[in-house]
Amino acid sequence: MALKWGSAPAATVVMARDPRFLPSPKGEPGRDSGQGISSGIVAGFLVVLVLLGALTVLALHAVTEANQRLERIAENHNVKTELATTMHNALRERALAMHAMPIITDAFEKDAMAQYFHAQGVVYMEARAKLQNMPLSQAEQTILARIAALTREAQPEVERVVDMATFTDDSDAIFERIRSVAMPRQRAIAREVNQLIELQREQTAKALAQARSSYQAVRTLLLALGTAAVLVGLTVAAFVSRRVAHQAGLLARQALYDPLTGLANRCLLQDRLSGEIAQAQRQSTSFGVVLLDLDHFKEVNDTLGHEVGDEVLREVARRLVGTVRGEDTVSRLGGDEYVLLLHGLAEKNAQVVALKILAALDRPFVWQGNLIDLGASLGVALYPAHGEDASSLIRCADIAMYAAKRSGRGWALYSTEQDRLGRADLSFRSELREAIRNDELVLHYQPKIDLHTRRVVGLEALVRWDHPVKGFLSPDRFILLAEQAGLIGALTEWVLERALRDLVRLHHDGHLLHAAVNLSARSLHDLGLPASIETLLARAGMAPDHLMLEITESAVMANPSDSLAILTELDRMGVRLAIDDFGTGYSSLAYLKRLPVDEVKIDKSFVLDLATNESDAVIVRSTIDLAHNLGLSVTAEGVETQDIWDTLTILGCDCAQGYHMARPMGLNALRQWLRTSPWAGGENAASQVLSP
Ligand SMILES: Nc1nc2c(ncn2[C@@H]2O[C@@H]3COP(=O)(O)O[C@H]4[C@@H](O)[C@H](n5cnc6c(=O)[nH]c(N)nc65)O[C@@H]4COP(=O)(O)O[C@H]3[C@H]2O)c(=O)[nH]1
Repeated sequence: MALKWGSAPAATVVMARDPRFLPSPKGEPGRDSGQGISSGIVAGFLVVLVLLGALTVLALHAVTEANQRLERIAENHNVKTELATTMHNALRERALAMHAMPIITDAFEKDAMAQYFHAQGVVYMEARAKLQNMPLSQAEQTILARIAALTREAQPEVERVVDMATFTDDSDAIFERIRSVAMPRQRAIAREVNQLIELQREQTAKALAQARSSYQAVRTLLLALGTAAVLVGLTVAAFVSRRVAHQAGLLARQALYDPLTGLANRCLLQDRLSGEIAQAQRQSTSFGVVLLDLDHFKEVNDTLGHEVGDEVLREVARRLVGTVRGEDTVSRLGGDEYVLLLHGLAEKNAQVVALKILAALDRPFVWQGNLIDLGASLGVALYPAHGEDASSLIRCADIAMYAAKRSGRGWALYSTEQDRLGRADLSFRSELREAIRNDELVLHYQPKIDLHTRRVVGLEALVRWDHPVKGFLSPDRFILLAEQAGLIGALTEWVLERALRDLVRLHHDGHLLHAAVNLSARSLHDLGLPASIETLLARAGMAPDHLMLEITESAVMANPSDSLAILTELDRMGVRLAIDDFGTGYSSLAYLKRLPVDEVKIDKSFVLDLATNESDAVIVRSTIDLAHNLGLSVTAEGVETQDIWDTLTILGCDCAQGYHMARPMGLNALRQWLRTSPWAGGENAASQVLSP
């Protein structure tokens, strides 16, 4: 399968439009905006603090000033009013004394009244003098000047009346004088004094009005500043709350969406799954859960790097979103595992949808001009038939997915039979993983004999599993499982490492043989394989031409471009290559010409009946001829009898492997065999090799 970068613009649009698929912002959204928020808050509150500080200072200043002014005004006007009142009272007392004197007959009382009259004059003069010494307004000065003038005018008249009252008894004349001369003058002075008092009252009222208006101004200023502070505070609060809401949105997105693909993550999937279950339960409908896993993603990641791997995951996400309906949910659980919730899916539609999804992922996928070979397997579980809660549905979809992988069909609908097989598979898989780690695997070696010299020239390493319960297991029982479980890389590495170690030992024993190791189809996806083999060879100190790698033609055909690249690199390193099981596949012979192989191994199915089956003989003969024409050597597998040996010799085959010469055996048995077998030039050589 090949995917083209950016080849699904429609899907991209869907993801960008649908908030379910909006990708999260890259990087660390929390830190920068967090700093921005803090500085925004600090700056905002500093402004508010400065405003409030200025407000307080201004208010205090204004209030103090207004108070002082009021105090001054009140003090001045109180004193002036008091002095004017004193003057007014003194005038009144003098007038009363003036009126009393003519009617007092007792000389002593008259004299006392005259003294009282004069004393009130002193009081009046003193009050007037004090007033004149005070800071005076123009109006006050004018009034006081008028009072002084009137006083000067009235004084002699009043004095005369008092003298008349003191020295004569003509009260009528005295009263007449008082009424006509003295009192009008006294009243004129009193009017002026009253005017002075009235002026004080007016000035106090004016000062109060002024104070009131300056209070008003201060209040307006305070109100303006207060409003400004509140506005700044509100702006800061709005800014902060917007940023906090934005931040909360980001956190919610991180919590619910996969940052790489923008798809729903496990958490949101769980939520949607619960929602789907509730809805389907209410409406008595069904829906589907699809678990999808990319088949060769690990190889893409390992060989092309994580950036390419990430791009593949994003492209897969876009395609899935573009394939399913708007009401469906597409999520990524992590790695290359996707889960889709298909709203309202019924069993009869499962196949159509599964094939549609597989078809979407089957479109060409190109990276920098290279085809990337991916495959997907998906399992479908249905609500309520296969499970009524989220975890059962996911588990069933998972089991179905493994069944799909096993069957190679690409998709499977859950069944209880899969469950049983799946469980067994699951434990077998983890046992195999442990077996590789704990050296429970064993290598057997089958000698390869040169048909011309009749001597062993090489060995084929064949792996077995010494299972603690099931006993010795042949590779047919676990190689496919290792491939499906992603363990084939580890297994191949173990076999290569062990085979090279054993070969070093055999070389030390003097047997300069080559060892052949089988590579699985999956290994031909691993572009890093040549480098690992180079490392293993260097570690073992083994020349590359002592290692032969056997690959099947179907493995090569499954991924021609990567296989060719890997084989070319191995050939450049000097490692020998053989096409195994030749004849069983459907590769064109012309294609064989392009591969840098050294040898063809004819499958035993053509060899076992070679001596008796004419058509097998024709196939073997043509294969030998063709291989020789291409400059390749030929090994026949499954040589069980002397007749087959003889026929192969006649047909010009180069090497043979089979039970007739030796069965696969463990290292110790092999060393013994190499010491004793005639095929190895051992002790029994003469008798056995010559015998027909
Ligand atoms: N009937 C008959 N059979 C004969 C005769 N001579 C050899 N054989 C069997 O033929 C198989 C030859 O290996 P293969 O074609 O590479 O086929 C191998 C190979 O494809 C795979 N295999 C074995 N070891 C490994 C390994 O380390 N890695 C990988 N990827 N595959 C392996 O498992 C397959 C089976 O291996 P084995 O069970 O060991 O089976 C071996 C061997 O025991 C004979 O005269 N008659």
